[in-house]
Amino acid sequence: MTSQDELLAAISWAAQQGWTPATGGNFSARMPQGYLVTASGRDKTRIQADDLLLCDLEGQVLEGNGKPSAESDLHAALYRLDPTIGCILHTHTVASTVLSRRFPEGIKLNGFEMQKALQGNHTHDATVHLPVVPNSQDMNELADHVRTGWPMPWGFLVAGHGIYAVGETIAACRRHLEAIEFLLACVLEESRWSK
Ligand SMILES: CSC[C@@H](O)[C@@H](O)C(=O)COP(=O)(O)O
Ligand SMILES: [Zn+2]
Repeated sequence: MTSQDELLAAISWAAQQGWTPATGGNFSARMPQGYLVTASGRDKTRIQADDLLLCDLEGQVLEGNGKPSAESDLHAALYRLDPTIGCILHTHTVASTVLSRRFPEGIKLNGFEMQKALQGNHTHDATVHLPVVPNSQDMNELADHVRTGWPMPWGFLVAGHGIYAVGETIAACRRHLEAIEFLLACVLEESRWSK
């Protein structure tokens, strides 16, 4: 499978989970020339090859039609920041939106077996910190927030916005995204216990 096909499959999968409401979310994979990224405003449940644009690492479009994602410059900044990142998957989910507003200082996870799906974790018996950065419509400002907290090997949440999962490969990034979403759903569910 080509990287383009693997990225399209990852986008369709995320959309099928209901994680890209109202055209929310953007997705990219590193390529030899830069990165392949979703065009802005596309319905991710109907994503096709011509919804992807090839950009260089400065975010300039090399190939494709339409406007790159409004957050394409954040993807570019991440690929420049960390050469080990091969894929970035960004979704808008209820759990990530709500919990990143509730815990702007970050979310602590402890005791979940699923923590082991996050690169570098080998036990449930450890505390994992999921960073939250403040939201901004200015991608330079958002990238500055991210640089301040780096390294964040599985990604981060943007407050009131969603998840940015990263990974060395598209498969690792998918695993990180699914694990983060699962863990956040657990934290949200547990928050009902004390009511
Ligand atoms: C539909 S609101 C979401 C957008 O503001 C943005 O955060 C987003 O994720 C999608 O923007 P896009 O330009 O389509 O990549
Ligand atoms: Zn978004």
